[in-house]
Amino acid sequence: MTQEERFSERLRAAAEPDWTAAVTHRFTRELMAGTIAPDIMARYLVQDHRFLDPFLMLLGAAMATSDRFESRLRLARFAGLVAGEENTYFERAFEALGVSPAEREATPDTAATSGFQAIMREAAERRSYAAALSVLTVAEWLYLDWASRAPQPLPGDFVHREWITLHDNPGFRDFVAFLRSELDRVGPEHHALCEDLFRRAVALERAFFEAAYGAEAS
Ligand SMILES: Cc1ncc(CO)c(N)n1
Repeated sequence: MTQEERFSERLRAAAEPDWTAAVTHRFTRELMAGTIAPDIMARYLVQDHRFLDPFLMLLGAAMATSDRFESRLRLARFAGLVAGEENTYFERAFEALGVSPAEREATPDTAATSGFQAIMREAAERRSYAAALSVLTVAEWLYLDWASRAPQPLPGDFVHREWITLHDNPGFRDFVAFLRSELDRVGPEHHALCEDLFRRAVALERAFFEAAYGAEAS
């Protein structure tokens, strides 16, 4: 099988032009250049922290429905990272950006945040490994794709640098490779379900970056 024939690659290609628009979005370019306005970064992170809870739910659903012990172990190890290192990044970043708990609470969800939470719940509630993998693969592969485009040297501010290195490091690359190979293995039998969830998740990733610039009604 060539790279182009892989099921995951066919899903990615079917999700154009949203995929490329997301991975080359102004948000990722300004983040990687270290020039992003602090209020835009803060607005993004307030929303993205709300992504973690349903994301863990979705990882749990993938863990519960996987047909292999080896896969469950990998998903469980990754859940540990998200619940640990990634969650403390948010806490340190909010502190550095001067975002108070009161300000976070007073900020409503954007439509992109609600949409993402809903699709993660939807995929989790199907109790289908293929469904859970479709949304997980978008969330992790799309982030690896933009983060791996970062020019060297990385920005000096940890708020920018760590958001890049969390999504481009050897362990994360391996995890994305694992998700893709699992989706290639179990997805083709559920082609329509996977393609629908994958495309909608990619559109939401794009909308999520747009929302940081206020380009939507929230
Ligand atoms: C919206 C969104 N998608 C993907 C990731 C990567 O897990 C994230 N942190 N936020």
